[in-house]
Amino acid sequence: MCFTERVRRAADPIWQAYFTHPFVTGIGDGSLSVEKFRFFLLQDYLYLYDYAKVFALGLLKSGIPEEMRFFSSNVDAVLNGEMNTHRAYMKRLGISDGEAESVRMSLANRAYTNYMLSVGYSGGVPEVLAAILACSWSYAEIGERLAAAPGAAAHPFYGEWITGYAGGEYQATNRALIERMDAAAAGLSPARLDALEQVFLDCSRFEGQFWQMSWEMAE
Ligand SMILES: Cc1ncc(CN)c(N)n1
Repeated sequence: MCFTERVRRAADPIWQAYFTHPFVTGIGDGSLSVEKFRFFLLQDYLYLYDYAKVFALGLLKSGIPEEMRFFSSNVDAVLNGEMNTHRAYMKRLGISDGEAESVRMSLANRAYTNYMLSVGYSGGVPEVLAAILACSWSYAEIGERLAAAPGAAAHPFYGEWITGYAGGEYQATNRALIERMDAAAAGLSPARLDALEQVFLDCSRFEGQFWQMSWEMAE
């Protein structure tokens, strides 16, 4: 079993709770209030700036030119790809860039991003990848599942969010990350693999907390 299969399996009970979380199902059936989505969007916008920095730490820690380009293109994919969807929603909701950037990061959001950044600062390329993976992969699965429900991707408000994560570009970027994680894990000691699995599980739990925080609009 490859490393990503192993950790995905270990995290499955945590991930199953995403798929039935009222925030996620509410995006899927269109019942989520715009007020809750707005809260999530603004917190996620701040989250993504730090998430991009974790990729940048991968670039910093790597000495392999091809790997450095991989991390660099992911920084770009977050700042100028995924965040474009956020900016499009901000426009629809009448939120300016300045307004979004002056929002205070919630406690759960800060705990999650500080954790990822600290793993990235103290570890090497495998740790950076393990810290990023649950984030990227769980949204790829959520996007795919939501898009499979009839009419969900065509919803006038939430459709754009669903198609962003279910779309070919996001899915391909995520698959490349999974492959990169498996390549980085190959040949590592059992103790280091166990520690990487723990990072993946911790981030999976933080993902669950992020959905709950958004549902409760907890600052
Ligand atoms: C909290 C969170 N986790 C994951 C993703 C998907 N990159 C996101 N935008 N936000």
